[in-house]
Amino acid sequence: MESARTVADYATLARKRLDGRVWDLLQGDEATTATNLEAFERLRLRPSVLAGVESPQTEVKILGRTWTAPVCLAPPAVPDGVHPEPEMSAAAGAAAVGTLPLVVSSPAGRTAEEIVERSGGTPLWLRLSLLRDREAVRELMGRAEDAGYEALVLAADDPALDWSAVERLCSVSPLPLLLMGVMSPDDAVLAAESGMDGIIVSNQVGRRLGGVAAGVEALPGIAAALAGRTPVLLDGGIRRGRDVLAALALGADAVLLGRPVLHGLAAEGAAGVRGVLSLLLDDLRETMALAGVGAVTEAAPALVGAAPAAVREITPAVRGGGLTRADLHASVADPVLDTMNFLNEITLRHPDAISFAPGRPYDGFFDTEQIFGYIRGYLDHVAARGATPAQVREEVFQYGPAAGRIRELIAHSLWADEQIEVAPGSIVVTVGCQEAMFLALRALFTGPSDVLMVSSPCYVGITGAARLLDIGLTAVEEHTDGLSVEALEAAILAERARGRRPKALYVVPDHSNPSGATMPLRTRFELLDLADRYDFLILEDSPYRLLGPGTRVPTLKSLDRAHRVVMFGSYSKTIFPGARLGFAVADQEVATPGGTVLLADELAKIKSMITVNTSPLSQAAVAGALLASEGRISDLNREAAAYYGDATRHTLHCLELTFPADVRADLGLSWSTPEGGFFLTLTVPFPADDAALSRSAREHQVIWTPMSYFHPGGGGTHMIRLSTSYLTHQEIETGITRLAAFITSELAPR
Ligand SMILES: Cc1cc2nc3c(=O)[nH]c(=O)nc-3n(C[C@H](O)[C@H](O)[C@H](O)COP(=O)(O)O)c2cc1C
Repeated sequence: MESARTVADYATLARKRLDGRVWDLLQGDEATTATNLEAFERLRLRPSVLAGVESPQTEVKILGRTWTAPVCLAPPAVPDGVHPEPEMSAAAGAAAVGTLPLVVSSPAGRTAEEIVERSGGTPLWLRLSLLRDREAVRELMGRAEDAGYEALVLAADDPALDWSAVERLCSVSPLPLLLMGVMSPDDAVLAAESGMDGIIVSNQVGRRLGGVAAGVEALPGIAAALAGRTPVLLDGGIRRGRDVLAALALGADAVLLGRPVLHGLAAEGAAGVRGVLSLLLDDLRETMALAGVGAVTEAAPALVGAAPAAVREITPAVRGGGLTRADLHASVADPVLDTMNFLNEITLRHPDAISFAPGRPYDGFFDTEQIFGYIRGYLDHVAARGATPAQVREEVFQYGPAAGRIRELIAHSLWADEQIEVAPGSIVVTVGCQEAMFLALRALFTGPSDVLMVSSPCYVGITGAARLLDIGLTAVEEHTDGLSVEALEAAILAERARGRRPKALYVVPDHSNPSGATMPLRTRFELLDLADRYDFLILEDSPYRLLGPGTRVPTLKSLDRAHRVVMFGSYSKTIFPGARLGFAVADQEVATPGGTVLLADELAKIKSMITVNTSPLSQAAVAGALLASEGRISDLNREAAAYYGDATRHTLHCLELTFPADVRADLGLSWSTPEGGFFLTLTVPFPADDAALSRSAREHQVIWTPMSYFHPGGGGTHMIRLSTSYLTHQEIETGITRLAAFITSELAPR
């Protein structure tokens, strides 16, 4: 038998031994693992010299129990074909090395009691899911205690449940409870406040979000926020002694080991697990001795240095400051801010792939000369209204009012296109619709009890903006025809019962991104009525509205008699995205000590401290386009809307030809048939996660967006979003052929 000299050698042995498909299952989600490994790779130790450390101490005491080393075996659900009795063999392997706990996952075919009987004295913890059935969980807890488990690990993998459920469990748990899957300092503090006895920092639990941070990146902030209140364990990416030591230095009390244990099991059963653990502990001791760390409890943050990537990329003139992620606002480590990066990376890595990912307008209708024509048209209009040459010049060369220069034209266009009657003074011109969202959220949300309701799936721009501002979200599931008012009402009542105040609802009523759904007229009336009854504002965002065919359902704003709707507008899809021009309509009255003002006035004040004013040059270009179409953007977009409709129909046609009804029924495949907009969604019979996307790009040269990115409360795991807007027929045909090959290969046994 080949012998392993490092932990990594066991991976090689396991790979040789296992069937390819089992190996793939065992490796699990490649993207998050790569993130963890890369994060450790970037860390550098700064050893102390001449520290006189001969035999470093690895013992730690956690939850009252002394462990031989700060290492615990993680609870992977072991794929069939790896080992017939994985828990027993892992426990035996661990026992041969010392006292190292094993977290037992809910195994198939073995009871929790059987595992204890045959665990050889290894301390066992039991992993639970946050099930809705409270009685079942309580019963399992009782059985775990009776059987001799020493602690329970609750995996934060059921996004539908909340902190009140956690609190209830803590109050009834007979054993110490640890929450696994924590990735933010706020959640760690909430967990401790809910009564958790320990935290496991991990990006490995539950659904895989694209661009998720590494556990070790989240660790320092979490450890600082908890300040020793509960033990903190780190999970994910531990492969070497120096990884363990770095994790301890950054605030962990111990680490969990997942895949290496599986590799040991697959390679040599219990002996393999023993081998993996002994090699890791030897390596830890050697690293400690070389780094001058006498005991694991002495590992301090100063031991870990800066990331080499940063050192390589940043010139000496700007290096320094010693910042870590923990010094920055927690949102920068939030996966939602990274979703676009992951897609961009994939796109750059596979330049020949056909991408159904970006929501880009079709380039074919743009003409460089248009820009000059638009600006000229606007300046002529200003001159025709009596401006002197100096005033005309000022229109584009100088700063302008915070609320914008072209509000009258926008107000006119809203009337011409949508019969929305608003005064120019209730409009704020913004840098894209994104700034309008940010201004409204900043103005309306005053404290931690205010919550923003969003539909799920939901556009990531709003969830990202809410995250930047520390605004809590409540996600309400969408149905085929959009948001359900009943579900929304239930969510409002639930939030109120928790002492929180639903302050506003963000909604994309027409050809929604990403679902493509359009809200029927009746629902719009019901929604306005609900907003009145429960006293919340509706944030209406409709960037795709004028790109749909046929008659349009009236906007919420045009039906808004009680000033419940703040409307966001965007010219990105209808005029051109390079202008970065959007606006907010906020005609709500705000009582102030000096008299009544409009919400728009307050938004403009906030804007003056963010972007000062929207580029006058961009405003001039968009104004020129509005003037050229006499305010009717729908006219301006007639050709584009037809093009997008045609692209959607062609995509549906290609899907239909490739997967006729009987074939797709057999496969468990289905898709939406949107009436307009840029997007359609496909439901597939396999997890459409980052790993699947990587395979699709690498092996089939086709890119799409995992729908899970758009589900703030979890979900969409088996759905993909296809954007068809900017592709030619030929590209759509090739793209769908490639997509079909990808789907077929995902379904084929490996
Ligand atoms: C094949 C496989 C299945 C897993 N299944 C689960 C699971 O069902 N529940 C869970 O909490 N963690 C699961 N995990 C995650 C592990 O518990 C652990 O968090 C992860 O393996 C640690 O990262 P590492 O492998 O880089 O050490 C699984 C991991 C793998 C590799």
